[in-house]
Amino acid sequence: MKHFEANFDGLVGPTHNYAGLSFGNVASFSNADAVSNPKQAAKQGLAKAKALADMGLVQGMLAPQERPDMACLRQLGFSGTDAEVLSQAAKQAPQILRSVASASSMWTANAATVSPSADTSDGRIHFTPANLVDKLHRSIEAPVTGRILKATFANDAFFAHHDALPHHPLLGDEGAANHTRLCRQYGSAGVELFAYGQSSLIGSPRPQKFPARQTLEASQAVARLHGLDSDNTVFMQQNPDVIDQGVFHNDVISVGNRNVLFYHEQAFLHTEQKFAEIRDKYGDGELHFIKVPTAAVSIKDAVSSYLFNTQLVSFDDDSMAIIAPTDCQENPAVERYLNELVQMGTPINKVHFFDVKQSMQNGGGPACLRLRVAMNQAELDAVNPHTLMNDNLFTRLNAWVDKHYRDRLSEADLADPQLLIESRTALDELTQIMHLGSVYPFQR
Ligand SMILES: NCCC[C@H](NC(=O)CCC(=O)O)C(=O)O
Repeated sequence: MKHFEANFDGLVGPTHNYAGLSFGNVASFSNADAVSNPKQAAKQGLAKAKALADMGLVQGMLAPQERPDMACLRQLGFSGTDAEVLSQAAKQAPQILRSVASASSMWTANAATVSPSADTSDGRIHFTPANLVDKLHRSIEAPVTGRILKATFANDAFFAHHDALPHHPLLGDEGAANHTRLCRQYGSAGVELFAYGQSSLIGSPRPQKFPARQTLEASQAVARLHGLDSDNTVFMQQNPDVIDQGVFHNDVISVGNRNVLFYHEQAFLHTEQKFAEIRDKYGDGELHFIKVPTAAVSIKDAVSSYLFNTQLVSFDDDSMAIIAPTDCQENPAVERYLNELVQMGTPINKVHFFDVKQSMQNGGGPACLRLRVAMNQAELDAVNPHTLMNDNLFTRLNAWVDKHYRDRLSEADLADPQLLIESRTALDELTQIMHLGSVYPFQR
């Protein structure tokens, strides 16, 4: 049976804005208070997803969340009509309002960790939504993320859905952004690589300035839940020094696909020892560790261009392409490196650039915008077909964005009760387009 990797991109929500919510994420902090363009953001994301579908790759979309999260504001003691709740929050707790209004669920690399059926003990694809406890605005995503995943992968025979891990800093989990999988073919058992930022329990080194969002204990729990074999699982610590330079997720410093791990020289701790473990667990077959030296690309350039927050995608002839943000073209060192990379004789022989600047300004590149699900044809046939990208869905979603989205959003707009009404109207229609059922709190 045919196997492939499907990418499920997050549809950017109607409240996409720049609120400076992510301490440790350089782009989020430096663009705080900039004016956003939700319409353009959603269209940039759709254009990338459609381009990948047009390359022959399997591409789906995941619906955004209901924002502002009114249920959360009410849970925090704001009361009255929706308009009153919003205006009280804007006056008394503007930082909380910014948090509950974020469209951050667009970065579906943080939606969940996914293990394909070839790796799991029960032969199903396993999903664990990330608890994202390190940031308030993200910690409220998990329950609705779980519902959206269940409505998208709605078949118990093929898909197993777990709850997010307990919301405690010891179990901080940021999902697939700290997880990659190396394999010969998508359908054969692979080595699942979990990159963590810290472990309080074993007392690992930790960053001094910025938070390490993913813990070893969370990664171990996800591996257990998914029924992964320890012979096919490697836990590796990310270098805390690079977290302090703005590498808040591992997918800002490395990306893996099939038999390739593309990484920065400074990405990990104990690199040689861990790579030996990966080689050993991988077994026979060629494995490419493509190291980018600091002399070629500094951490600063990697963080500002998102060279590693790229998608590495495979085609039927086993060649690979890099899906990169246009920001990589604008950085001379990175552009030079990419020109050399495609000539190096590794499986990567092409680069495609996409303008996802609306997302980049909040620290999300092409790889943040997608959740990877390796699957076979029978599993794909069990996916909700209305979430899969094709000409029809692309046209419908673009028309839907044109109808409902604003092209300008600043902090003052977040308390506008009309924005809430517009968002709910849009999402209500979206659940019909994508056949999701009542996934949103306002629909229940
Ligand atoms: N994988 C990329 C995630 C980017 C995301 N940015 C944000 O949430 C920024 C939101 C703001 O600042 O408005 C984060 O840091 O988790």
